[in-house]
Amino acid sequence: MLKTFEIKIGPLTRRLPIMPISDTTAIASFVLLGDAELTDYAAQALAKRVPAEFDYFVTLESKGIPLAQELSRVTNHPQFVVLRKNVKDYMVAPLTVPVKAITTSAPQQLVLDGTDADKLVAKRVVIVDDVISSGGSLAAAQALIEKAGATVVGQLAILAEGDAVDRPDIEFLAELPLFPR
Ligand SMILES: O=P(O)(O)OC[C@H]1O[C@H](OP(=O)(O)OP(=O)(O)O)[C@H](O)[C@@H]1O
Repeated sequence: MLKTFEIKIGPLTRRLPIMPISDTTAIASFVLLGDAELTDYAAQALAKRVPAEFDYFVTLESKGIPLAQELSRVTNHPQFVVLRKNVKDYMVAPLTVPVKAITTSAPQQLVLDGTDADKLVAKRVVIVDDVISSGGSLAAAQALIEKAGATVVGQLAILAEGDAVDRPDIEFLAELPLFPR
């Protein structure tokens, strides 16, 4: 039978399947997509921790997208920016950086459409994602945002996983351990 880990996020409880990701390590798989109740709760809770002044939320494809949308709505920010994992033909002069996340062994890239990069010039940005673990995704997002000429003024996630729980530079709602395999 699949092992699971129960996590409490405010008043909500979720049972996460524990999945191996390497010879030595397993993670509790947290998939925000489709969980409207948790997305709504997390956006309300994180909205209380955003800096007083900023211009845009920036999130990463894919699981951060519903959270950034709801956070933008509750904080009255009509637009946000999504960093993608692939270059699309409709993009204009996309900026790319390599990215390595704990969930994905294959090399990936993070992409900022040049149209969105133009919006970010000299703006204050809050990065939002569902989980921060190794910090690889966050570092790649920071690099793209700085390439665009914006300043990161806040970093939010629902969960901090593993060593990320000790990071003083992120705001999060709950901690997620890593597991031995
Ligand atoms: O701190 P890190 O080790 O970089 O891990 C965190 C990242 O991993 C997950 O995304 P994933 O790469 O699984 O992509 P997905 O949202 O498209 O499924 C999560 O949504 C974060 O973006």
